[in-house]
Formats: sequence, structure tokens, C-alpha cells
Amino acid sequence: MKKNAEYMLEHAGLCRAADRLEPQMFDEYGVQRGLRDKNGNGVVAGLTNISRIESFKMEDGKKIPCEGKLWYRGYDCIELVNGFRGDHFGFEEVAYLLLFGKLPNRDELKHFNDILASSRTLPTNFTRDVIMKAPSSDIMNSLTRSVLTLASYDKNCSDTSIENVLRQCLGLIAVFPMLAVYGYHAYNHYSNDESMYIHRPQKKLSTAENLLMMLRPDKQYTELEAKVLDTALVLHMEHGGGNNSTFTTRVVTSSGSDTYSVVAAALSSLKGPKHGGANIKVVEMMRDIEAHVSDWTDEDAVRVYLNKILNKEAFDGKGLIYGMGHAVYSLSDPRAQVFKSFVEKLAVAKGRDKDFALYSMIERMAPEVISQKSRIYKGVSANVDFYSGFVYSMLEIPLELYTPIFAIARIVGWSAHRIEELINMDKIIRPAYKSVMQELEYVPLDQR
Ligand SMILES: CC(=O)SCCNC(=O)CCNC(=O)[C@H](O)C(C)(C)COP(=O)(O)OP(=O)(O)OC[C@H]1O[C@@H](n2cnc3c(N)ncnc32)[C@H](O)[C@@H]1OP(=O)(O)O
Ligand SMILES: O=C([O-])CC(=O)C(=O)O
Repeated sequence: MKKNAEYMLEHAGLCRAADRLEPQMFDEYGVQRGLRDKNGNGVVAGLTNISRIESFKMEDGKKIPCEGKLWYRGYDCIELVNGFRGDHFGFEEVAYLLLFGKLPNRDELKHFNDILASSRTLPTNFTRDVIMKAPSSDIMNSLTRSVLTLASYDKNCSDTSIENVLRQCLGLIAVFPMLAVYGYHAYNHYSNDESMYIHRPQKKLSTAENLLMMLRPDKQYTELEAKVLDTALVLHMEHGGGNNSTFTTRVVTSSGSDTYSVVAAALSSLKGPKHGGANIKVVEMMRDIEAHVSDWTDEDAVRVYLNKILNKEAFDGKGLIYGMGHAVYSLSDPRAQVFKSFVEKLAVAKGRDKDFALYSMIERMAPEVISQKSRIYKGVSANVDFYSGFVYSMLEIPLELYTPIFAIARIVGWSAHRIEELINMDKIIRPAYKSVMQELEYVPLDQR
């Protein structure tokens, strides 16, 4: 083992030497790192009718950073959330909107709910044979494995007709909460020595209610908890074609691959800590700050610690303040604003006001600390992942399920983008890499 470790250490050095590209070469060859130009704008890779993000406004011919806005199929996502709040659950209505491009009437919504309810079943023994095998705290990996295994139960797996892809997408949207929650219970049982519960979903319940019901040993939840989770799901459902997991969906779809493989690839992208995996990292980072700063109200002490995080001297050594910053948003992410609007009340009700005060302080302070270290083109603000984990913790949802909850919502956006790609593109996505390689002559093995 030690020999192996030494080998890896030495050969990682070889990788670093062989793969090093001087930073100025990107400028020299006009290559846009991260497919973003010098001002942070993404390279345009496609057209979409599914959603729109606004983070800048034109004023006197100049691009000015503005408060963020997000539309789903023409509707402001804040108006959507306000529209169903108090009346009915929104996840299913917005899923219909994103997939079919229009808001459903009552009959259409009922029919759609019935289709989802009847699709909430897994193949015989799937839970025992797949989900309970080799359980891990990484529920995103467990989900991905389940999705890929479901492919072998689908006789029409590779058919990319829209009718078939729609059937597959609705099936996955319906079973994602079961795959995630059962995956968690299996892990909690085998790794944490806890009891295991496999509660079946109930036909009359919404996605948010089913999720909480299946998660809790006693199946109990309050209306408020289900509504908060439902709002969180709606806010995570869609975010344009360029976010890392949706672009992955587009790229893999463009090669002609099947729905299960595409969704597995999207899940693998989403779990990254710079993307959806940030919601777990935020909570871990906050715990780390709380453990290392004795007085959480001392702004100077918190600032010193944030600087240590940025300098890779604290927390996970990556130099990131999780939950802050965004590739597109400038002054604000509207989803974070919605979360913030109810997080304070929830925190007071749950006796977590001290934690809330620390979150607010970091939200205020982090942009300033980050801008002292990096060149900021457009502003840094709290993103959707900043408060979501805090909200889930107040709903007593375990940390391991935070990113899977993101996936339970985002699979709707992935589905809409897969369908849009299939209908319109029919061209494999294939960007270019400028090669800076030098040609060499082969040297026979015993002459090296
Ligand atoms: C659902 C979502 O995916 S939302 C995003 C969730 N991710 C996080 O919360 C992780 C923390 N945030 C980040 O890593 C980044 O803000 C990202 C990945 C989201 C966006 O990164 P970019 O597109 O590079 O953002 P932007 O161009 O505004 O960044 C400007 C500079 O500030 C730095 N920066 C931005 N946010 C942060 C941050 N939270 N912590 C430290 N540095 C940051 C960037 O690394 C970049 O520095 P560089 O030019 O030396 O590479
Ligand atoms: O758009 C992005 O790059 C990331 C994001 O906020 C999301 O996917 O919700």
C-alpha cells in the first residue's frame, strides 16, 4: 500500500509537469477559460425556450449589473412561487410548465399528478437488490447507480423518440424521491446502526409530502414543512442550458445516448461542490466556522477566518467560500432572496437565530473578502445553495440528502432540455481544443 502511495505521489508530479499549461497561453491563443470571456460572459452554445436568467441590464449602451431574475417558460419564478403558495403544491404544476411549455388547468394538473402517482413504483426487489447493496453516505452516487440499473429493466431503453423519452423522464421524475430516500435509509441502517424504514409513497400526496413522509420513521410532517420543501424544489428545478449539469445533459444527449445514461451523467455533474454539491459544503463550512471562531458575533474574528478559508489554510483547503458567487448572477440570485425571506422566521421558530445571525454576517462580509483576493467582474452574492442547506437542517432533513433534493427538482429541467435538444439540434456537440503539443519521434523501449 505504502509503495502504491509513493508511486502515486511521484507520478502525480509527472502528470503536473506533463500537463502544465502556462496561464498566459490561454490569452495568447484566445482560449476562454471555463467557456467564459474576460468579463465573465459565457460563450453562447445554444438557444433555449425553457428559461431565462437576467443579471445585467443595458443602460446608455453599457452593461450594468442588476438584481437577478429567473423566468421559467416566460413566468417570473417568484410570481410562480407566490401564485401557488397557500393554495396547492407547486412542484407538479411547474414540472408540467417546464416540460410542456404552458401552465396546466385543474384537469390537466390532475391527470399529470395521476401519471406521476402511478409511476411511483420500482421493479420487484429493486430496493433490496440495488439500493440496499453497498450503501454509502454519498447518496448522489447511490442515485446514479439506481438510475443506470433501471436502464436494464427498460426494454425500450435506447429509443430516443420524444414519446419514449417523455415516458422515461416522467418515470424518473416520479421515482427519484424513492431512490434518494431509500438510499439514505439503507446507508443510515448499515453505516449508522439505525433502524431502516421503507415507507411506500402514497398516491394522493405531492412530491414534497411523499419525500417527508418516506423519510420520517413516523411518516409525520406539518403542512408548513411540506410547503417549504415544495417551494425549495420549485426554486431548484431549472436554470438555463449552460449550468454544468444541464449542459452535460445537452452534451450527452447530442451523442444519441439513452435517457438513463444522460441523467446519470447530469447527476455526476450536479454533485460537484462548485455546483449542486455546494449545499452540503455550505453547512459543513458553517459548522467549521462555528467550531473555530469562539465568538460568532465578533465580525473581526469571522473575517480573519474567512480569509483563512480563502487562503486555503482552513476548512477543505480549496479556497472557496461556499454558497457565494455565481457564474451568471451579479448583485443577487433571486432564489437565494426567496430562501432568505422565510429562513429568518423559520430560524426564530426553531431556536436557530444565532446560526441565522452568522449566516447573515457571512452573506454580507464574504463578497468584500472575496473581492480583495480575486478580480470580480460583476459582483459576488449569495447563491441558491447558501441558505438551502440551513432550511433543510431546520426541516430535520439529513445532510446526505441535500444535493439529492436538488437532483429531485433539477431532473425536471434536465428532462425539458433533453427533449428540446432532441427536437431541435441533431448535431453532436463538439467544441475545439487548440493543441499546443509538440511532435516527437518514437524511441524504442530499450533506448530510453
Ligand atoms: C447551483 C449552483 O451551481 S450555484 C453555485 C454553487 N457553488 C458554490 O457556492 C461554490 C462557491 N462559488 C464558486 O466556486 C464560484 O462562485 C462559482 C463556481 C459558482 C462561479 O465561479 P466563476 O464563474 O469563476 O465566478 P466569477 O467569474 O464571478 O469569479 C470571479 C473570481 O472570484 C472567485 N470566486 C467567486 N466565488 C468565489 C467564492 N465563493 N469563494 C472564493 N472565490 C470565489 C473566482 O474563483 C474567480 O477567481 P479567478 O478569476 O481567480 O478564477
Ligand atoms: O447556472 C449555474 O451555473 C448554476 C446554478 O445556479 C444552477 O444550476 O442552478
